[in-house]
Amino acid sequence: MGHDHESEQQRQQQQQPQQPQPQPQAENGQEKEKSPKPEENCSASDHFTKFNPEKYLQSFYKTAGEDLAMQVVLFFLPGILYRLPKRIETMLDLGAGPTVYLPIACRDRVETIFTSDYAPANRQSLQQWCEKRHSFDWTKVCTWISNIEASHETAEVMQQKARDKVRAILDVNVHECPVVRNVDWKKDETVEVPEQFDLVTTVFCLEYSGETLQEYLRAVKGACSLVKPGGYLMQGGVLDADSYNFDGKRFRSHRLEREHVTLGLKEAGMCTDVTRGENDFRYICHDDIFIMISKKPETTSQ
Ligand SMILES: C[S@@+](CC[C@H](N)C(=O)[O-])C[C@H]1O[C@@H](n2cnc3c(N)ncnc32)[C@H](O)[C@@H]1O
Repeated sequence: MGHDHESEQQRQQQQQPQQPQPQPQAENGQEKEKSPKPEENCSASDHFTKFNPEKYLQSFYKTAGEDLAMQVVLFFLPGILYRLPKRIETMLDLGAGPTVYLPIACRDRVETIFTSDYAPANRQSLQQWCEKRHSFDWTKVCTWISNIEASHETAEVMQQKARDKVRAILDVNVHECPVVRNVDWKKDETVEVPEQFDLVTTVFCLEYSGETLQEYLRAVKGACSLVKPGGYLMQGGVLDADSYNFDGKRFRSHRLEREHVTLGLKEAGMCTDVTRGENDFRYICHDDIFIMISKKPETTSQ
């Protein structure tokens, strides 16, 4: 599994030197293949230059069942979105990577969609999808979403509905203020990018954007600064994991605990109290994968 929960101890055990294996020999007796390269250890900020969008999509989104974390998020997503208002004006997918499953899942509820990432390669990949020049096939993920929604739309229709609503691709860094650094791509010149959004979605991003609790809390603050008063944050993530790996690279992350999620939201002035209103705060967790919505109060100092 990619967004894995491997503990430090388990990983160290796996990284113990192995017995030398005989190398495959070519007919002329020369060494044919070198032994596999050791995994590259990457920092959270290495996402900027070392993240390969194609490899990421192939590793986690080729089939919707490729990765447990992904499965859990896709499974609970329609249910948690159902708790949001029926019509949402503006949405931002924050730290989308090269993925478009959130715009697709929100296509019927949201009027205008903005998407974003920190890594230039991911923003390029998003642009290719917006311009229908992408090579990755989202059919399996769309089918998974439509099955859970019990809708009969084809993958093509689902994607086109979402694509028609995407207005711009933003260059973001959740550790900077303001978080939005630039607008990379706009549907047309008339598009205006709001400073805050009615819904900010962010999945597998905030805990992966840094390696310490302090950085996680700053990232949550950054994400919540983009939510309008009265708007919502929809966050998904992984608890108790200190890294994830694909493409021969292991990206370090903050080992998130349930309490950190609440602390981050509280510090950012968001609702964390289930008793306040039916849909002001909802948290679903399965196998350490969580998905939640939290409302920003109408009057807030943030
Ligand atoms: C594991 S990927 C998740 C991508 C996608 N949201 C998904 O659900 O598959 C982590 C993403 O966080 C982004 N990221 C890392 N540091 C960031 C930062 N400082 N600000 C915003 N995004 C960041 C990376 O570029 C990468 O696309």
